[in-house]
Amino acid sequence: MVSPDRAPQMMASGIAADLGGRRVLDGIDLALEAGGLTALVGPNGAGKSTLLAILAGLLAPTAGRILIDGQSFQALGDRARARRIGYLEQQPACHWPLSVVALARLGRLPHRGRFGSTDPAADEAAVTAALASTALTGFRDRRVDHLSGGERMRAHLARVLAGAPQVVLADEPLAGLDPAHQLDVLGLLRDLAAAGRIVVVVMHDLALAARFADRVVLLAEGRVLTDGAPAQALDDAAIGRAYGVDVRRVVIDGCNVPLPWTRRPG
Ligand SMILES: Nc1ncnc2c1ncn2[C@@H]1O[C@H](COP(=O)(O)OP(=O)(O)OP(=O)(O)O)[C@@H](O)[C@H]1O
Repeated sequence: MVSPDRAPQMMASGIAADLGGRRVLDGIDLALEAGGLTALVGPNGAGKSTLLAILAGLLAPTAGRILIDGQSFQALGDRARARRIGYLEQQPACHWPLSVVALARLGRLPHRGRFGSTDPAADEAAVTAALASTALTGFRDRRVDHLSGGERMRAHLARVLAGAPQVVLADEPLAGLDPAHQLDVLGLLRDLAAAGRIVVVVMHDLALAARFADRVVLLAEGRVLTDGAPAQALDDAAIGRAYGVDVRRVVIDGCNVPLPWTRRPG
């Protein structure tokens, strides 16, 4: 796995977002460091996707600012931002009958010069590596719109990885994946983080968050409720308050895994 030239840093401070006349995020402060996988969890409607889109520079916050390596998105410019930040949207769609390899090649667009590719061999090597790491080498020439939901998700992840971004922001990349591919994708994202990238993954499965994440940010009603190592951020009180459920716990290989067990009354 190729490491970025130097470890990126992202700082979000005082982030607020109003959508549809309602405040859906408020007072979000996050310092994101390379080297560990961050799981962004929280109930439906908590604001996870909104926050991820803001971190990606695709949605302007109502208040607050984001700095990447000390630079604002405006100072960085769209192309440099797209090279640095790979964003996998929730339920990604592909509206053209593209092949898997053609979709993955789109991930190289931010690296192109004004007159096309500046290094076609490097582009193809990055695309080939991205297809291999998402277990899609054998699917290269298949049409994306003919893939299963899980295969399609991996194809979009390959597009993101082909861009070799320093920051990977993935919104529910496990949706529709079978257990084996969930483990593969989380293992891959964790390796990317360990190789010196910032990796933030929106996910709903608290057991997988506890198992794979180095840090968990729990959002509830547009605010950060807890932020820390999985065992602290996902303690019984926090899970109860955020989701209204009680958990049971099992410890497996030293990992304390919360299992949502009963819904709290009311
Ligand atoms: N374009 C929009 N206009 C109005 N309200 C919006 C818009 N986008 C999101 N919202 C609202 O903002 C809140 C946060 O939405 P968001 O998609 O960020 O939540 P989420 O935590 O990702 O939820 P989920 O787990 O269901 O995907 C929700 O109440 C949602 O209805």
